Amino acid sequence: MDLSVSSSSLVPFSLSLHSNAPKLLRLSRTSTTFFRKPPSISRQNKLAIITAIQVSTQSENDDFVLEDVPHLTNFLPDLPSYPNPLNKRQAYSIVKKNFVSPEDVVAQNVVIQKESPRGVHFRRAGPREKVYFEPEKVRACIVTCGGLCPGINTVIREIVCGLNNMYGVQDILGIEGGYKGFYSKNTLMLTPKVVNDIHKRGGTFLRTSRGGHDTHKIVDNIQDRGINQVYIIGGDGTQRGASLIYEEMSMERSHSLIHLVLFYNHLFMKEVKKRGLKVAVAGIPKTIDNDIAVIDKSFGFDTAVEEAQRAINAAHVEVESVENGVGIVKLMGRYSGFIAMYATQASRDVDCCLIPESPFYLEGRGGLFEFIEQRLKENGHLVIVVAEGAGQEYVAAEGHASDKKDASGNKLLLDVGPWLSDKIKDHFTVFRKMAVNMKYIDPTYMIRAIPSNASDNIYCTLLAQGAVHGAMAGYTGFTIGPVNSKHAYIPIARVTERQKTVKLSDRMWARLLASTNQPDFVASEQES
Ligand SMILES: Nc1ncnc2c1ncn2[C@@H]1O[C@H](COP(=O)(O)OP(=O)(O)O)[C@@H](O)[C@H]1O
Ligand SMILES: O=P(O)(O)OC[C@H]1O[C@](O)(COP(=O)(O)O)[C@@H](O)[C@@H]1O
Ligand SMILES: [Mg+2]
Repeated sequence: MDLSVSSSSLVPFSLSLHSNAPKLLRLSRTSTTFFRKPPSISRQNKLAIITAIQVSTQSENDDFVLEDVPHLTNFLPDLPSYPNPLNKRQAYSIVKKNFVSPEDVVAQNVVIQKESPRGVHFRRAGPREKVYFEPEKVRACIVTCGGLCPGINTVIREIVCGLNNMYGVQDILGIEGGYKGFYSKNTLMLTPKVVNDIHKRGGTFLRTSRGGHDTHKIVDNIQDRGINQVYIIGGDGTQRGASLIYEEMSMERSHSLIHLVLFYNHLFMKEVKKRGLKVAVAGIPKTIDNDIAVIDKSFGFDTAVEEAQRAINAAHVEVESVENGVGIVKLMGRYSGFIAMYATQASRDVDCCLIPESPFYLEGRGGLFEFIEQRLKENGHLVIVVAEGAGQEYVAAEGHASDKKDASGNKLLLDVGPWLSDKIKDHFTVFRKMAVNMKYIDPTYMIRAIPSNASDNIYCTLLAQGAVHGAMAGYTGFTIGPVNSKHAYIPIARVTERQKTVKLSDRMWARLLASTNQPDFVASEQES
């Protein structure tokens, strides 16, 4: 590909500086060098070149991809910018490199082979030289949605303190009770003083809810209240909602919808224009299940794994002290068994870990019953950790099936814990004539209702500050999160397109199998 185009020939593209978002920029290895090198070309033209390359080379075998996030100037090209007030902050004045370069990107794959493509990259998070908001004109709001998770209060606190202390923003509203809170008249005024101590408490200071997302009503409300920065803390469902809010705010041509309207039996085509508002929408991913794609790990996860140790330890102490003790600890994890897997690995007292991703079976050769009997013979006791989403098909098959959903549309799970305890008890007493001492512990809500630990607190601070920097810099429709330990701005749609699950072919699951020595139910089933 020839990249020796003169910068002047690219001027017509310069208006599309931030256009076509979320955009996919594909650059070949030569173009990457070009991307970094010529200092004589202005930033605007450099980005114009990138846009030009995007237009001309998407179908080629390119190897550098920037999955960029939208910017307010995509649909408001004349938006003025201002020098970042952090320049004047004492704390930042001693930082060697105050601002993140617009060319800094974070690689999604850090382990690559010499000849392999460079792959997908995201924009690095952090403060930018120019901001698109004057602090005294910012009216921000924060909302928390979905289930609880340790650290939500720390994120709220650090958004408020970050906006206030770093940028001098004074007008920050707390929307209470999740998305529904947008329809209510009342909001909370959030100041550093109001949120000073909240990180020491579990839960969410702003309260939360499931269901009730109405994009139009929410955006109407944001518009009516004169809010221009929206910080949305929540899981995959919340981020989907955030994406719809962003789309309604923006005015991308690709987002204009043609609606078919049936009116007195005539079909009309109606183009629905989006609003083109100067409102930055920032998502902060929250989930105890750690099932959000792209990011390394969600906040509060480490705290939850640590808290799960207490339950596992209790189960172990109990079963160790009795004859034929069988401990079962049920942990959260709807579709992803990360908490169960990490809690098992951390504990070393767990004999078997059951997760939704790895089907298991009870009877026959290589089954769970055989394994339990063997461990009882060897050690006199055992501990099983079961993720709530595991074995759902078995519980359902026994006539407990239900299609019930929560208010957000998430399938309500059947309770695998008591089902598994009963099955084990029945099998050993009735069929094996062997009394087992069953100790069943369900700490599911306990592990997510606690305050975050020290490392999660730091993580929450980085997320909150990164979100504030991104919104102040005019980015919108993004989710912030660590990618290979570097915080990045990720297009919201990218984190909601699929749920992250435990990959059975990854080394982490193999490590677990190697440490518990539990049956690999798949292999055993095939052998028998
Ligand atoms: N596909 C979706 N589109 C719009 N809003 C959604 C969607 N899925 C969930 N939401 C909203 O996001 C909020 C939280 O979703 P939920 O699935 O309960 O939790 P989480 O965000 O933790 O996954 C709810 O208010 C729900 O209505
Ligand atoms: O009982 P609740 O509050 O609806 O939540 C239960 C569910 O919430 C979770 O903790 C996480 O769900 P979200 O991340 O979607 O909020 C699941 O592990 C669990 O199944
Ligand atoms: Mg969810």
